[in-house]
Amino acid sequence: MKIFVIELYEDDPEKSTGRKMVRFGFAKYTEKPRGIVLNPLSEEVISIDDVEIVNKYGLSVIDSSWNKSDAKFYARFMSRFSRRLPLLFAGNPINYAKPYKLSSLEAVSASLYILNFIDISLKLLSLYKWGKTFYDLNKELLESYRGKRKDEIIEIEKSFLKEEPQQ
Ligand SMILES: C[S@@+](CC[C@H](N)C(=O)[O-])C[C@H]1O[C@@H](n2cnc3c(N)ncnc32)[C@H](O)[C@@H]1O
Repeated sequence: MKIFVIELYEDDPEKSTGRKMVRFGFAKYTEKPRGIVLNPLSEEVISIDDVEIVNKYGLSVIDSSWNKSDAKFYARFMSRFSRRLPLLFAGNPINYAKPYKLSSLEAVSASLYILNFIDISLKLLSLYKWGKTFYDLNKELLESYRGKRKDEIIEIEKSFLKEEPQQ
């Protein structure tokens, strides 16, 4: 599995989950985006339809600081390979329970789960104590997205959003 981290060196290096994935040998740094690129502002959702691209070219995450990542920033990374994640809640203490605002490691782990690479998805989560919190919060969602095609994921997300009280 080729996982790539586009490191922007904006956050405390001790706290960067992207760097930790590299330190533990799960990912490599890349200067340029490779394969499917996780971009929260993409209109297209990640799904099993992307598994061939990920197998062949990999999955990239943009390890920037949320404070500095506005629409203009993400526009720089927009391409036909950009994908957003469907509704999921952060389990990390910084953005705990916030929808869509995941750490780099949570975003990669969730993508791998949706693409049906469960083992590596859970191994990544085990790098942090809050990995289990992320899994417990999202188990039902992740399981319902797993292996599904884009249109199905959109429908599932819509039905979960209807249940969610609006903030
Ligand atoms: C903004 S960075 C923050 C990283 C944080 N400082 C850390 O140490 O994990 C998180 C990255 O994960 C990916 N990501 C997070 N939530 C996402 C979502 N809802 N859809 C797509 N990608 C997402 C994006 O690549 C995003 O740039």
